[in-house]
Amino acid sequence: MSVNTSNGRIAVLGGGAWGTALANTFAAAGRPTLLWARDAETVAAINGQAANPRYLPGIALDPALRATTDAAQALQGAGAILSVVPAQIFGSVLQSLADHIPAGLPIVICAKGIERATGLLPSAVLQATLPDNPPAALSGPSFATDLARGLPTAVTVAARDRELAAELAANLSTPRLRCYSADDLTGVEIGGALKNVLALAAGAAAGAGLGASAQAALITRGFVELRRIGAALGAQGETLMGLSGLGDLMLTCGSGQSRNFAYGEALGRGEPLENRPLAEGVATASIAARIAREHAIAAPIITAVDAILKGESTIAQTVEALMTRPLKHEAD
Ligand SMILES: NC(=O)C1=CN([C@@H]2O[C@H](COP(=O)(O)OP(=O)(O)OC[C@H]3O[C@@H](n4cnc5c(N)ncnc54)[C@H](OP(=O)(O)O)[C@@H]3O)[C@@H](O)[C@H]2O)C=CC1
Ligand SMILES: O=C(CO)COP(=O)(O)O
Repeated sequence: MSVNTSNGRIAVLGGGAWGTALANTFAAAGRPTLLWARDAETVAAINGQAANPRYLPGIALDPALRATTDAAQALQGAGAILSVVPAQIFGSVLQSLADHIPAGLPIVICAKGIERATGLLPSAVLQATLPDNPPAALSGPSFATDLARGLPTAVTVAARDRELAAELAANLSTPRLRCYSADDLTGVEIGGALKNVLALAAGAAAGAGLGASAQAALITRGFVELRRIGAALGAQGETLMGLSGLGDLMLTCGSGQSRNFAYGEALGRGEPLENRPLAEGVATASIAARIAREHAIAAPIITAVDAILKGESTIAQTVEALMTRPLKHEAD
């Protein structure tokens, strides 16, 4: 599989925080880049003011970055495609753009989630929709605001074909975005999806004032659950110890800059949860809990996050239940 992102234009699908930050880093590095967003105001602001005030307020973008509402224009002649729309609508966006996507070109999925309705990872959604476009994923500890400000960031770019992964990683790396390559696509996707659920748990603990010790315990034991689910779905343990696993867990479970952590914090404080920024972990929690149940995997923290989000349990009840579970050997 050959791609020509070093020569061809990069098409970035999605004009939110992460799509804009990624497109901006490519444009700033001198790569021809065209961002597709459905929102005309976003496109006008990027082209006219080098800004995306809705999703990256106060951040100056590179004047070389171009955006369009015309998907055909963005995709025609593209050498690389990055999809940066949320996981739950990735399939429907793909379907709507299918006629414009060049056959055979890999699609680098940047969403972090599992499709709630089907339990499919985004790569499987892509394969079901456009079987001729090989899936790849870009994931790791990377706040959009950090990258958009030009701060150094490292991620993993995964594809099942090792050479394709290396080629994509080389072509998407910039002086500000260091891309490692990996062939464990499943592991990279699962790491990114499940850390969001654990960031909700860590945020809820912080919001409820449970203390730093409880937060560290939740993250550590939650990571055990992430690795169990990963193993059941075919992820390699080493991948989950990497950037798109432990690395992203450290970032999002320890910072209010994370929208998932902030959502959990609001939940823990009993604040209203309507009209908040995207928190992918909310949708992923329920499907992750279901996957754990179906595979008979012990995942009490992920299951508890799902139950709290559904209003089936309170944080106080959850703490009581987790603390009084039968004692066990830590490594079992
Ligand atoms: N923000 C971050 O720091 C990072 C985010 N990610 C992941 O990237 C993915 C996207 O996140 P992010 O950019 O932050 O999310 P945002 O909420 O900032 O933006 C979402 C974007 O998706 C667009 N969108 C939503 N529905 C549709 C649709 N049906 N058709 C076309 N476009 C649509 C929105 O358009 P509109 O404005 O018109 O609604 C918006 O441009 C998520 O999976 C997230 O986990 C990964 C790493 C870092
Ligand atoms: O995935 C992210 C950082 O790696 C962004 O996390 P949030 O979606 O929780 O803000």
